[in-house]
Amino acid sequence: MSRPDTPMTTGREERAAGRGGLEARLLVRRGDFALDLELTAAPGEVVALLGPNGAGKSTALRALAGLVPLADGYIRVDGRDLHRLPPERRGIGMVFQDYLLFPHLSALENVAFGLRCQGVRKRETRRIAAEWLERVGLAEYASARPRALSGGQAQRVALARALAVRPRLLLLDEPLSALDAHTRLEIRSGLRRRLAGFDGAAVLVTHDPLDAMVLADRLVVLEGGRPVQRGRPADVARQPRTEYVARLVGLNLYRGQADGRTVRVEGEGGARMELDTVDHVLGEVFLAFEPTAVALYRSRPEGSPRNVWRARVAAVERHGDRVRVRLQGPPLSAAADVTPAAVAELELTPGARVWAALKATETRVYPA
Ligand SMILES: Nc1ncnc2c1ncn2[C@@H]1O[C@H](COP(=O)(O)OP(=O)(O)OP(=O)(O)O)[C@@H](O)[C@H]1O
Repeated sequence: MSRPDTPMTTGREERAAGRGGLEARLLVRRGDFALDLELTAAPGEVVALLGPNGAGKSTALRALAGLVPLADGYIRVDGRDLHRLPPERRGIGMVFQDYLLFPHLSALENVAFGLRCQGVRKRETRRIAAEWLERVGLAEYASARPRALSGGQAQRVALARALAVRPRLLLLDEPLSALDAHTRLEIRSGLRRRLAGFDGAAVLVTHDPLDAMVLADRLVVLEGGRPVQRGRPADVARQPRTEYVARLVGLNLYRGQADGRTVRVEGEGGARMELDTVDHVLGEVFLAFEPTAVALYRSRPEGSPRNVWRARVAAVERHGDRVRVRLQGPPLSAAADVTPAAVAELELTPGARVWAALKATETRVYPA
């Protein structure tokens, strides 16, 4: 599948152009890997870099922070060129995956540390640090050492430390990945609230789509060092443009040629299949549908107008309170979500042959 990069600009992004916030073009080489990314974030905007392992997300963040050099490009924050400055002079706040708190310093001293580095007087640093701890709801933990803090508390100390220096750019590298699933839910919404109160630009790196959807105003999906899709989270989720994004948001995705209400999609092993749709589109398109839109049968379903094809069951996996059945083509591979009762009734085990049906009204078609 080709990987078009289709920018969908938001008003905020346009306002960012030349007028504050982050404007960057990052060209970085690391061995055989090359990153080539244009990135903007308006003041007050949270942009998430999302992508599979090795896509270059951390490299991009490290380049912004000045921890890896640019082969070419620029980094501007509020119109100020940063790319030739050493990390400590960039005025950037960073929250790392494992928070990197100093174990021998109290929560308060950890938050005060960055301010001290900026030359703020000791007494003043303690006052500001205490204020920040209060803001993240940890006033009573001021004298606690990091090892006495829970993962969520440590994350809030790290965030307070990053924000206390009043950065104009905040970088967050997988800020929730050190937390267990339950804590994560709670901390995620807390982080969202705190980010909403930050008036600088923020760039967040994650490979968790939920973090990206909840925390970011805009997504940039990276694959192989290049942006493959940009847009508001809801738009990216509704209209994925690569297999990776489609899988993340749990959609079946195909590329095809539309001819009015029919799309001829490229299926398995060069197989082609015509699917009826309701959107009137012509030319190169993407066609997507939800796994819940696929109905499975033992014998060919009769009656209502639908798309019907025969497929082999490749895998059967638990998926929340439903069961996800992976269908293998030719002609078409797809994921279908069915009830546990249907799995038993249809004897859906790997290798079984079934009929799949999809209503035209359940498909989404959009230009490629
Ligand atoms: N210190 C290094 N020296 C050389 N190559 C590196 C170095 N660090 C990372 N790379 C390479 O750069 C590429 C991008 O890695 P990066 O860590 O930026 O990806 P990522 O999207 O953050 O992935 P992950 O989600 O696994 O952290 C990879 O191919 C990796 O092998």
